[in-house]
Amino acid sequence: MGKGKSKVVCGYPLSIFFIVVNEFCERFSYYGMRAVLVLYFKYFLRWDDDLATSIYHTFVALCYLTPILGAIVADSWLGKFKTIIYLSIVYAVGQVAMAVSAIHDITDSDRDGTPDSMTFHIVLSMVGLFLIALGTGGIKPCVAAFGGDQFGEHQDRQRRTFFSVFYLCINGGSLLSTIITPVLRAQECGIYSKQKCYSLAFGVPAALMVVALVVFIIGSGMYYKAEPQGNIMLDVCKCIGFAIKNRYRHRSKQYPKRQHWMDWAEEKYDKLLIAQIKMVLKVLFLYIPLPMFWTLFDQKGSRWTLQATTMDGNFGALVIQPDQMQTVNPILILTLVPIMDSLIYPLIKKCGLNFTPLKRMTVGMLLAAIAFVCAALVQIQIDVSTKQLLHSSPYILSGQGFIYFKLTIKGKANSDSTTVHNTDKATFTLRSGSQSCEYSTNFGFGSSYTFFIHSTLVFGSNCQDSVTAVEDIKPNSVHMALQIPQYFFITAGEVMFSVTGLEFSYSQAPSNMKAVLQAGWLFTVAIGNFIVLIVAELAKIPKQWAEYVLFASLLVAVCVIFSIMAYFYTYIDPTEIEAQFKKKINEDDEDDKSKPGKAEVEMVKRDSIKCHDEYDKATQTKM
Ligand SMILES: CC(C)C[C@H](NC(=O)[C@@H](N)Cc1ccccc1)C(=O)O
Repeated sequence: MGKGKSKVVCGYPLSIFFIVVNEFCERFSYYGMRAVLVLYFKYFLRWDDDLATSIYHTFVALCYLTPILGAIVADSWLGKFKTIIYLSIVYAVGQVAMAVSAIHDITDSDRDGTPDSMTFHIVLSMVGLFLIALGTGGIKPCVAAFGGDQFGEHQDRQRRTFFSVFYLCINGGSLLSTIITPVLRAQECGIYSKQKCYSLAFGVPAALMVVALVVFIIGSGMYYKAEPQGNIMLDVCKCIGFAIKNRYRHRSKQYPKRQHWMDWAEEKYDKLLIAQIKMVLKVLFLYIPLPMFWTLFDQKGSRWTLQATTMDGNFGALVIQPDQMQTVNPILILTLVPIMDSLIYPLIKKCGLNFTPLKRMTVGMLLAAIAFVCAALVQIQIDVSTKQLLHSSPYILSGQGFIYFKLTIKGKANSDSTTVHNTDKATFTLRSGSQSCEYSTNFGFGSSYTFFIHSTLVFGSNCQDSVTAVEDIKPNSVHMALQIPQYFFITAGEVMFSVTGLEFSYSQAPSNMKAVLQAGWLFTVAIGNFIVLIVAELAKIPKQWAEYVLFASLLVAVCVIFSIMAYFYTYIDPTEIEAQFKKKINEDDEDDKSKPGKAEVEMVKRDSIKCHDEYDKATQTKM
């Protein structure tokens, strides 16, 4: 039985249907907007590459910092349900602001197709992005935890499946949107003049966010809504502060040691709260090495995409652009999650192996390290096949009777650029006044040519014979398909690490701090992103393959540390511990009534010993 008023379908509360659909639409909205964001900065706001990249990364990092805010509001004030509703409204407003900011006609009074007041568009889009970061980050820890809340105490298996399906929805939504929004952006639209349609590319994600909100509200009557339990974060901070102060006051040897430093808060704070803080601190401590995984994981969007630009994306009938390679990740997620859940994990269990969550996460980290070794091997191949400069143009200038022009073919996914996009055959029109002739030739990814046009060219005739193409830079010869193994390993790692971590963060959190621990989990993603920026700035390793190997080695080292920490971690059942504490506190209350005048110090000591016993009983399983 689920916990809410929801009907149960095949053992699952019906309410979770609304939650997973909400997640699907929200992730569509988020990833769809993100997919075209850098191009919007570059081609609409006319920022340079560096500014566009920095603002983009700052936005992504902010999206993973705001979960803390959302979790605090949810767990201590509004509850998860209301927090999701209010922040979804903020989020949808942000998306609408982005869509409006991309309508060039608003400030295009001279109707020349370019906005006249860029400040208006910049300010509106920055406000929009801030609201989106607040919304998407704020609701992120709440939606996952709210979904988990819908399951009863004895529905561990169903809850685990829910987290897998939840992850599938994230990737289903993001896959669709990363395919659709670039297509929408490439359309031309406008009232006075036709321009690339960023407003539509942002407008559709905005509409999907409204759909997400409506779907979530429709399920309203079915949800189990846990009540927020006061300002829990403030209580936690005060309790930790008191424990530290009290420990310092009693540092002399005459005071007997206590089992845990948090026990020094017992004089003033509820033992249940102390036990809950211990649970959270144990998990947060375990999170310390985790950002390194995200450091590697998030380089899919940067380093690996740049690597793809030096590769050949010609897949026969299909020409894949470098940034489109990223869609391999959600495609593999959609395949691997069901395979893992229904085949691999049950098989491992059948073999008698206890593949605990922390073991899965450790293996996930190792797989990510292997992915980076694969990336290094591909990089070495690319370097070996490095394009040679066959001719340099100033040298050619000495030729007589020719004019020349240089053309570079890049494997880029944007059609705003004047670069010719990876085409098998391109046709150029040579014009002089009203006369013209056409020249066609074949190109490869990443190649560069100098075309020599003979001064004796006669228009009207076939100019094919009057143009000579000289290959300056050879086309990319290493195929993009070689990136598939690294995508496979990083995604298999993601399934083991991220899907498991999401569920682990929920199951190990005390009832009043579920969203807070989800936010802690997402915080590791934010730190991971900052590490990418720092390492990229500081390390400055000249060879890209060596940087990949460095990252892989760092992750292996961190993985060893994590496995040691995980070995000493004891799994807990927060619900059971909380129930035992509540029961014991009730018994003590009864005792106190029947035995008045007992020395308080003695009572605290005895309670403390009893509490530890309860806590120890409930924390038996290791890694
Ligand atoms: C990082 C987040 C904690 C996890 C999750 N992301 C994913 O599931 C990615 N596989 C999605 C993706 C889609 C397209 C391109 C790259 C990544 C999330 O967004 O919640």
